Amino acid sequence: MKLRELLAQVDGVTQLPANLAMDVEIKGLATNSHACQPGDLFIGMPGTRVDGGEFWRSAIASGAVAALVSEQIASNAEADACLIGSNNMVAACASVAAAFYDYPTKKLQMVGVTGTNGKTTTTHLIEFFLTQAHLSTALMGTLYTRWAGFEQTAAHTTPFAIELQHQLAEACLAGCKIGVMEVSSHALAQGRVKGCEFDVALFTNLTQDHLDFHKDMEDYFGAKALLFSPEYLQGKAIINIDDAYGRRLVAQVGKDRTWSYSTSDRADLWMSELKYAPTGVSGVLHTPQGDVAFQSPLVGQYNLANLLAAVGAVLQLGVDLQLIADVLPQFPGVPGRMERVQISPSQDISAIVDYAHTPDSLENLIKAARPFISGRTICVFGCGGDRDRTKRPQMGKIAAELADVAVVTSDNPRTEDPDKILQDILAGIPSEKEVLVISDRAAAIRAAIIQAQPGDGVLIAGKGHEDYQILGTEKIHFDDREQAKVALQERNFQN
Ligand SMILES: CC(=O)N[C@H]1[C@@H](OP(=O)(O)OP(=O)(O)OC[C@H]2O[C@@H](n3ccc(=O)[nH]c3=O)[C@H](O)[C@@H]2O)O[C@H](CO)[C@@H](O)[C@@H]1O[C@H](C)C(=O)N[C@@H](C)C(=O)N[C@H](CCC(=O)O)C(=O)O
Ligand SMILES: Nc1ncnc2c1ncn2[C@@H]1O[C@H](COP(=O)(O)OP(=O)(O)OP(=O)(O)O)[C@@H](O)[C@H]1O
Ligand SMILES: N[C@H](CCC[C@H](N)C(=O)O)C(=O)O
Ligand SMILES: [Mg+2]
Repeated sequence: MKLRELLAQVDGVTQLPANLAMDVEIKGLATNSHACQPGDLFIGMPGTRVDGGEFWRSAIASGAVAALVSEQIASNAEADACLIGSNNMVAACASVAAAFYDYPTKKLQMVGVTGTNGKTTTTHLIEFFLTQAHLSTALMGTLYTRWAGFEQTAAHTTPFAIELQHQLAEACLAGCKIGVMEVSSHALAQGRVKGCEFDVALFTNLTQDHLDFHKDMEDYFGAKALLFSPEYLQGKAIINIDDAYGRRLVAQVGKDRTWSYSTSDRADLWMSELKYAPTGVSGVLHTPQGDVAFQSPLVGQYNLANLLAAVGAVLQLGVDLQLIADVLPQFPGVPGRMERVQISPSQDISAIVDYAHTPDSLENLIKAARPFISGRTICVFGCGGDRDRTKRPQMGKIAAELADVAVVTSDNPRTEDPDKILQDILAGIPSEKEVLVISDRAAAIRAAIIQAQPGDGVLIAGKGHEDYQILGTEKIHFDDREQAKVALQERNFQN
């Protein structure tokens, strides 16, 4: 695409040097100066540490034909530099990305899922139902971007604008008809999804997390609510009204544009005749398109909410209700979400790896698992470094109160002192409660499993699918499931 054609579609360009070769062909887009290829347009994004625009010289040296940078950087540079200035880099970057990749979200039917917990689980359920209904679907979220024949591990829950539009365009080329994506509050606040149109937007819940990034809960809610504004949502909202923020959102969006769901009351989507078993939940699903008996392999009250949300989304996209009920028993689950680690059929303790890393999800996990554990519930958990510190004592309190044995350990300490994080967690635990504190995560998992008695359940929370641990700025290989297996083998050997 020629630079002239591209810029004609871009918002927020305020400075264009007279000498710029407008007929030059733009071959690609890059926001990282180091990743620039010959023929690229470099987009220098202001970040929290640096203004990426500062790196325009290195981008041009790598072959970029021009650079889109903040007005300030453009006006301070030499007059003959090929710098395009913008007074709104977020809008400019997003509109360049959408235009360059020819507006993929206009070609796909798009579902956006936001909320503190349940996004990954709900998007996987939606992907499963759509695929079973033979609707080719692209999934984007915390774990990966994938569609039939393609899978790439994700660096962020929601990619930045260029990667996002690029991947959606590739999904279109691969024949996908529907895009299902997790939309994080960071992405909404940073405008990563600007230029995307959603046919269905879904709100799971809002509880404490990310108060390192968002000023307060109101600010966090405001970011999530953006997805439901006319800028993004063209179709229906699907909203959890068991959540107080969800009820506020319905009032903002309007009842006529919303399908509500609830696991505790009547709503547009709700359930009755629920029967809980260790293998899942059965009952009757009530929807605006009729009622159907269901059998879900997912345990935990919160997974009923995720199921209602997913059913609402796929009904909106035309999937048949009976088909949903027919295929649901085969849902394979989500990696690292209530994932059982079993090394032999005769294993006499249960070991479960889960991604609970917020106060609400930790509480949900322990409450959901407890009825199926005949012995003690042993919970191994920690809190990530360089992230919301205020959730640490809350998670400590929850684990100490709800588990029989709490083992406090490290999650991803990142650049923080791991012992300082443990102290923050312990600050929430009443002094009379006894907890085990083992900073080394492998040793903590081992200790929990070795001390478990027949019938006990070991819940290993916080890292789920992650196959790494971030220590300082280094990422090492680490997988809770592998560590649990090693410890289970050692326990077998000892017994
Ligand atoms: C808070 C946040 O989102 N930060 C993101 C942001 O970092 P930053 O603002 O510090 O960037 P920076 O280092 O100042 O660089 C600014 C720009 O200069 C460019 N640059 C920089 C150096 C250079 O030599 N050349 C160059 O071009 C960079 O590519 C960047 O575009 O831009 C970086 C590059 O684009 C991101 O990798 C980084 O994500 C960090 C790693 C992160 O951890 N983000 C998390 C919190 C996040 O986004 N999480 C949500 C999920 C949350 C949930 O669970 O709900 C997500 O969607 O994943
Ligand atoms: N609807 C829900 N309500 C509350 N807790 C939930 C819900 N669904 C899942 N959880 C808990 O939260 C954890 C994370 O779930 P999931 O990965 O689906 O959420 P997410 O919103 O994608 O999280 P993230 O923002 O970190 O990617 C699960 O492992 C489980 O313990
Ligand atoms: N999406 C979450 C992931 C947290 C996972 C946990 N293991 C941690 O490192 O804190 C975040 O960026 O806060
Ligand atoms: Mg997720």
